[in-house]
Amino acid sequence: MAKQYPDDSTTLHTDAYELSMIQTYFEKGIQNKKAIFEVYFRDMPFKNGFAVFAGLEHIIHYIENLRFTDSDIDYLKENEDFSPAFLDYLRQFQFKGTVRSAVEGELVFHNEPIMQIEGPLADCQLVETAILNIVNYQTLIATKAARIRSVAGNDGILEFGTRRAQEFDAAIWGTRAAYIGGFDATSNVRAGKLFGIPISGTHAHALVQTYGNDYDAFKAYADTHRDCVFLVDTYDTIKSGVPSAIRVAKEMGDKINFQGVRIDSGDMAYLSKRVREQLDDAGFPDAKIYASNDLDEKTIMSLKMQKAKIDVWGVGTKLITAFDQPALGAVYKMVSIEDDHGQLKDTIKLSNNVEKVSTPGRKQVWRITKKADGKSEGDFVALWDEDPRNEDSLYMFHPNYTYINKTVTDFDARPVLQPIFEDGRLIYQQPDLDDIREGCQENQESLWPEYKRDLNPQKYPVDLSQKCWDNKMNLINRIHEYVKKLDFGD
Ligand SMILES: Nc1ncnc2c1ncn2[C@@H]1O[C@H](COP(=O)(O)OP(=O)(O)OP(=O)(O)O)[C@@H](O)[C@H]1O
Ligand SMILES: O=P(O)(O)OC[C@H]1O[C@H](OP(=O)(O)OP(=O)(O)O)[C@H](O)[C@@H]1O
Ligand SMILES: O=C(O)c1cccnc1
Repeated sequence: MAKQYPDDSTTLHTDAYELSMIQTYFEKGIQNKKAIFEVYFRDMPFKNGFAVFAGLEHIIHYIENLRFTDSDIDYLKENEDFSPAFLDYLRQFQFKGTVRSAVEGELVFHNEPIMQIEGPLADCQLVETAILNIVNYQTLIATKAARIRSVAGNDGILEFGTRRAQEFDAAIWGTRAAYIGGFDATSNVRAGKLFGIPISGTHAHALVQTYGNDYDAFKAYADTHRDCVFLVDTYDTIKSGVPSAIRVAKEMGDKINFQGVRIDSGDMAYLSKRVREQLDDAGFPDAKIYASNDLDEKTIMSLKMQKAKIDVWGVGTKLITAFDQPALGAVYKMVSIEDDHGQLKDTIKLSNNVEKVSTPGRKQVWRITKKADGKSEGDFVALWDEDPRNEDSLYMFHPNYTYINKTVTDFDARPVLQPIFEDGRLIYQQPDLDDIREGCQENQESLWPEYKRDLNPQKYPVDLSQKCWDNKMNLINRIHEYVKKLDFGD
C-alpha cells in the first residue's frame, strides 16, 4: 500500500514540472535570478464583453501559507530524484516574490496582464500552477454570475450549485465568486460561515414525499419555521401544490412569514402566470414566486421575454460548472528575466498564430475613461516606466490591426494592477466581500452598453502603447534574425 502523508500544506499543489525546473535552476545556481511573469487570457469567456476578476482572496491565503512541511519534504525525498542540498533548499524556502494583481470585482479583458509575479525565478515558477488553477476557475464563475445578474435585473438570484459542483473547493470558492459577480445569496451554509455570504433556501421534494402530500408537508414545515417558501411541484403545481401552500398560509396567519412558493419543473412561463393568479386571488400579492431547474442567463432571458411571473431565480448546475465554457484558458508567461550582467531582459514566446505571441516586458494596464462622462475608452497596456497620466493625448491602436486607431484627449487613466505582496510580504488589505461585490457593479457602470450586452457585444479595445508595441516587434525581429543564423548542419 502507498505510504500515507498528512494533508498539511498546499505547497505541492503544483505540476511536477515546476519542481523539476526549480531543481535545474537550483543545481545551476540561478534560482534567485530575477524574473517577471504575467497572467492573461486570450478570449473573452462566454463571448462576454468583459470578465470579472476573482480569486485573489484564495491566492493570498495560498501564498501566505507557502512553505514545504516535513511531510512535503518526506514525500519528495521518496518520490523524486532530488539531491539532499535541493531538499534542504526547499525546506528553507520562503516566498520572496512581488505580486501585483487586478483586485477582485475588477473588470478584466483579453490579452492584458491581470496578475504579475516578480521575484526570484524559483519563487515565480513554483506558484504558476496554483495561481492559474484559482484564477481560471473563479474568474470564470464570477463572469458567468455577472451575465446572469445582467439578465435578472433587480430580481433575487440565489446560488444553488453545491450538489452539482466539481467537488468541495469548487462549490465554496465558486459560490464566493458568484456573490462577487452579483448573486444575492447561497444555499451553501459553509460558504455563509466562511465568507459571510447571506444564506438562503427553501425545501426539497423529499419533505413532501416524506409526508405523502403537499398540505401535511407544508403544515409541518410551517409549524417549525417562521420564514416559509413552499416547493409546490412535487405532484401537481396548480391543483395541489399552490392550493396547499395557500391553505397553510391562511391557517398559520401571522405565525409564519409566507414568503412564497418555488416551482422546479414544467413550463415555467405558463405555470408562474397561473400561480401568480392563484396567489393574488387568495390575497397573497406579496408572496414571491421562486423558480429553479437548469436555469442560466438564456432561460432566464427567455422566461422574462415570455413575461413569466418569476421574482427569484435559483441557479445551480449551469453557473457553478460554467456549463457552456468550462475553462477560461488563462496562461502564465515569462515576460522578463535577468541576464548574466544582472540586467532585466524582456523575453517573448513566439507562435505562428499572431494572437498567441506573448507581449514582452513588465507592463501596467491603464483603464482609460473620458473625463466628461467617466465611460471607458479602452485599456492601454504600457511598459512599466510609462505613465499615461503625464500625457495630454493618448494614441491608442489595435495591436494586430494597427489601422484601427484613435487619439484620446481629456481622459483619466487608472492602473488596474495593484500591489499585493512586496518581496514576499502581504501589503494589500482585502476589502469587505460586500464592498468587492458592490465595486463590481460600479465598475460595470463605466462600460458602454455596447460592451455589456449579453449577445455579440462589441469587442472592448485592449491596445498596446507605442513603446510596448515597438518593444514586441524589436524582439520578434531579433529572434527571427537569431533563428535565421542558426546552423545545426542539416
Ligand atoms: N417557458 C419556458 N421557456 C423556456 N425554457 C423553459 C420554460 N419552462 C421551463 N424551461 C426550461 O426548460 C428546461 C426543461 O427541463 P426538463 O426537460 O427537464 O423539463 P421538466 O419539466 O423540468 O422535467 P422534470 O420533471 O424531469 O424535471 C429547463 O432548463 C427549464 O429551466
Ligand atoms: O437545476 P439547478 O440549476 O442545478 O439547481 C439546483 C437544483 O437542485 C435541486 O434539485 P434536485 O433534483 O437535486 O433536488 P430536489 O429533490 O430538491 O429537487 C433543485 O430543485 C434544483 O432543481
Ligand atoms: O433551497 C433550495 O431551494 C435549494 C437548495 C439547493 C439546491 N436546490 C434548491
